[in-house]
Amino acid sequence: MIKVQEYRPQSFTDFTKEENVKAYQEALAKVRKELVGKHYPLIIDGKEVDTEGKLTSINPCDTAEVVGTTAKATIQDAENALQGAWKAFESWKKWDMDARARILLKAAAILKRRRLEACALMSIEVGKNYAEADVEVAEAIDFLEYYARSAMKYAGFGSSETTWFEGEENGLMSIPLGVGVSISPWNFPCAIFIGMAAAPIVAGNCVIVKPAEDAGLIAGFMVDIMREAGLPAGVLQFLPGVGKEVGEYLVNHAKTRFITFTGSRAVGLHINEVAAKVQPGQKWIKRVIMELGGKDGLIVDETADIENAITAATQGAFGFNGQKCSAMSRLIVVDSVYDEVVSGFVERAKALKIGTGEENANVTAVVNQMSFNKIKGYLELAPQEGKVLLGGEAPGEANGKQGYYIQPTIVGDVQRDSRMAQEEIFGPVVAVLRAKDWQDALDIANSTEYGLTGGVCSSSRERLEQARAEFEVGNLYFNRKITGAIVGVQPFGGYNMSGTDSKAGGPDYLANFMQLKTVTERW
Ligand SMILES: NC(=O)c1ccc[n+]([C@@H]2O[C@H](COP(=O)([O-])OP(=O)(O)OC[C@H]3O[C@@H](n4cnc5c(N)ncnc54)[C@H](O)[C@@H]3O)[C@@H](O)[C@H]2O)c1
Ligand SMILES: N[C@@H](CCC=O)C(=O)O
Repeated sequence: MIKVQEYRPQSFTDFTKEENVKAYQEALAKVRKELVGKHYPLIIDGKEVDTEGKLTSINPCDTAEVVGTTAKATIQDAENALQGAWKAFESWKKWDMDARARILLKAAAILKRRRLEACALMSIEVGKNYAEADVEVAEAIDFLEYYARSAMKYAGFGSSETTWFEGEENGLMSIPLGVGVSISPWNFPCAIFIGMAAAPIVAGNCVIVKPAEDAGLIAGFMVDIMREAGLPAGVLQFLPGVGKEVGEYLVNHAKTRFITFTGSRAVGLHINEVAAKVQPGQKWIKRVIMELGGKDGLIVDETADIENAITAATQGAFGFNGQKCSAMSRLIVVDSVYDEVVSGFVERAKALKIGTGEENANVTAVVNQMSFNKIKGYLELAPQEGKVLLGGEAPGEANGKQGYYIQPTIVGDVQRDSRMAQEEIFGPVVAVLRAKDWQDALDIANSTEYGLTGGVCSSSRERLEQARAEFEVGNLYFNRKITGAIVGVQPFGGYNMSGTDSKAGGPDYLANFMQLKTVTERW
């Protein structure tokens, strides 16, 4: 057992303090000098492998800027990564849990030292402002620290309770699954990327990590940290590439034991289907862990503290431009306070400043051209489905920089079954729905196929208790924003079409990557 203090989440940086802003700006300058323009190759069996094709990261807030490149894996690279990982598994699975956990703790220590660099790189690569980047790197450190400690409870024989039976020794062993693939999104390219790699690894598996195409640099940065922390060759194979090429190849492969995926519902459901088909030579049912999208709603009733509700709505809707699976994309307000809440929300959102991540703007550019075009489509739909109360334009420019800029947009009186109220937009666009009363508000909240996050602003104990039982979401928040789950504090993951509810950062998350063997010896 490693001697470590009890897990405590990282605290966040206070950017109202001038010295912290200055330190961030120095980190931006350092990253511009040392990391911008860098190329990250594949890492297969501990060796750097370069490819003819490349993936290019573009600064979404200034599309004239190339941030850097990564290699672009071929099918042959994916095959080599898979074969190599199975070889590495033969020794990695025999490592002590403690020894595996030490590597995560060492990686967390390195990341703590390089926290500001990781933040600055994300400001440039995906347009996170200071607080959003800071909270994400804190989450990445937390995942490493938390999973290292969680691993201890699975160490050795008898790691789970069994009942005593006279004349026998009985026990349960937790053993790793084998080799899997971890496919991650661009919106939390540091924390989710590393959490989805570290958890299976500490449990004794080997993993091929396939980062999102738009955020390969921060992924490469994190892989360097894992290598520096002492991860043996082949345990983590770094495979940037195109999802529907190398990702799909690995999902399909007979030798892939598990798939952990975080991303859109459409891609997730497709992967689920492909993974379910048994391939020639396949000896197992692939385990699939899915974290998908949301259409997350916040209810405000007539008993709520209205100012607090407006703060919760503004933070939940526009943090990182609404590009969070947890983002508040539906505000559901009881009729008697509708005008007051909505006018306050519009006023608050009007004050948000648009600009680059590096300038620490409140709202920055959305990630890429595809996302920009998709959101523009919803802006065109908005006047047909409701009243545009704020925004509604996609200027594609801010402070003289060309980028994927969308105005914070609020659309009032949207109907519950309309597209604006049902489809994940993944941008700074909120649908506001008017409810007759509390019960109607709860019915509206539950009227989607998703079930990720949700919230209620109310001072009625009875209603909060009803919501606790009946609001169909994996993460439910009362009288606060519905984003920003903290590792170990709010285990995260959704129901229904939002995923397999595997609860990243929760006490049982590692069990997703293990199988149990019951062993009985008759004396
Ligand atoms: N529930 C959660 O915890 C959570 C967290 C973050 C993001 N998300 C969701 O992720 C989405 C945004 O991320 P995105 O745009 O990167 O999602 P996406 O589905 O487009 O891509 C996710 C990953 O899948 C890969 N991919 C694409 N097609 C593939 C295929 N056919 N086979 C294998 N891999 C493939 C991509 O290359 C990428 O690495 C949103 O829907 C958001 O709600 C969910
Ligand atoms: N875990 C994050 C959301 C991750 C999805 O994008 C939150 O709680 O806001």
